[in-house]
Amino acid sequence: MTQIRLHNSKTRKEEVLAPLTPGKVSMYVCGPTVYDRAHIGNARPVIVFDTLFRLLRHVYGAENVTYVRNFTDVDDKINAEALRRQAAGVPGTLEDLIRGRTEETIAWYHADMDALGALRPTHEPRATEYIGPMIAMIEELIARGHAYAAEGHVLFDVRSFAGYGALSGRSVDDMIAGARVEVAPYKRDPMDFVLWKPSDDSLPGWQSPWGRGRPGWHIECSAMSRELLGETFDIHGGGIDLQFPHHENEIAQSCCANPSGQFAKIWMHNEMLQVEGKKMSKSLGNFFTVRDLLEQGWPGEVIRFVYLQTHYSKPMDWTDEKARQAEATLRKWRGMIAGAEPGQADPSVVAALSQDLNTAGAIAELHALAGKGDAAGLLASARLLGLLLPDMGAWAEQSVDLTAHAGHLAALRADAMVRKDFSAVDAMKSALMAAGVEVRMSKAGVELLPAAGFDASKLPVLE
Ligand SMILES: Nc1ncnc2c1ncn2[C@@H]1O[C@H](COP(=O)(O)OP(=O)(O)OP(=O)(O)O)[C@@H](O)[C@H]1O
Ligand SMILES: [Zn+2]
Repeated sequence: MTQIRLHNSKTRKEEVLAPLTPGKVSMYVCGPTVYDRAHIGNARPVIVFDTLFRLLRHVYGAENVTYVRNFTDVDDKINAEALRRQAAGVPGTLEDLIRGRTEETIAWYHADMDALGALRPTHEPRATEYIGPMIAMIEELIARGHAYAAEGHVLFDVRSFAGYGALSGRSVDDMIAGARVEVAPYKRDPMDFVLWKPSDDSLPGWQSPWGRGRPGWHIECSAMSRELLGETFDIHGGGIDLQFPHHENEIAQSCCANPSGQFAKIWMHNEMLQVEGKKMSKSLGNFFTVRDLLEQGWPGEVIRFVYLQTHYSKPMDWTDEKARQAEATLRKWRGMIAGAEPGQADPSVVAALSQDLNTAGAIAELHALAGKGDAAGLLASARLLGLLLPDMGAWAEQSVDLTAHAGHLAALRADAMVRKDFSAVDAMKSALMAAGVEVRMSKAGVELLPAAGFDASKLPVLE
């Protein structure tokens, strides 16, 4: 069987994936808090772990891989959004508004991630459906002396877990110095974090041994992963921004509640999608959404290709230039594979992906297969990366023979130079650009390239 090597951010070493249950792999990835459209940074873990999911299914068989990605549908950001809408006069109870907003956001998320060629995970648990297991886990933590109740809250006692900080490689004291920890009268130590908090009547809440309240964010992942994957599972993923405190807290909760389990064996963190050197994030306001890109006319598989060109452990940025090149490559490949049946995924592509998900290396191998004219190999191998999928090629099927238009524009230009009147050239250029054509005019000639949003039906009609 193909050996898969992954960089484990917990041990800081590359390790051979050796599944807990031979022949079966389990993976948990922290999913979105559903209060707004996903921005293109949020799409990065989706594409990275979808590609790993595809590789695992290829190596172990689709039925032997369990991939869980949660929806955080109880969160103060969601409550704030619902309260804002209520204040703006949107009718309905707060509960209706919250439910409506999370349902709507989950539907958007599915549509946007489907458009990027991401498979739906095996399970997509919603936090609100696992409140019982969360309460049970909190009770276990209290019983084992790792948590305490105070003023309607339950807090995790960070000093009770010696392993705290191991994932991010920091000591508790360094963390206190560096982090914005919330000091509160009910905390024994400023680092202690919330497992449960009280809800007043205006907020969603569930009955619990500590009164009506709602869970903290971190306990959600610990409880849902245990319910669906057990006390120990193979891979845990998420963005590097979650490493501290979220993942550190997940480890503390899970290891203390399940002393005989190991929680996640391999931790994988994707680096950030950046804008001018800063993390794209909602709080910084420097974001645009996946839907924005799709509406600008970038096909989902072009977006996916751009992401896969950068290794998941490196920061990346989005540029239109990268997208244009990706589009040209995919258009060429789509032309090449027309009518071909997929053969076998090429061993060189499987090997690249098996080496810590080297997607850039895998793409280089795809270029090599295209160079050799191996359409069947290219098709099967590209599909392993979620590219050239059968239902994602409609954008490339439009006729792109622009020779007649290029010839016409060249003739108009020749005429304009004689007459010293370029208005007809400019009008033609504008019409082409409105159809999504990139116009390049130089002394050497006229070059027309289909670009983002290309729509053959909008091309100007030639007399
Ligand atoms: N700029 C980014 N690049 C890559 N991954 C990101 C980026 N921003 C968030 N993520 C990842 O997206 C996933 C969903 O995160 P979450 O829903 O918590 O985001 P958010 O808090 O709404 O976004 P933000 O961080 O912009 O406030 C997480 O795995 C997180 O690590
Ligand atoms: Zn999580």
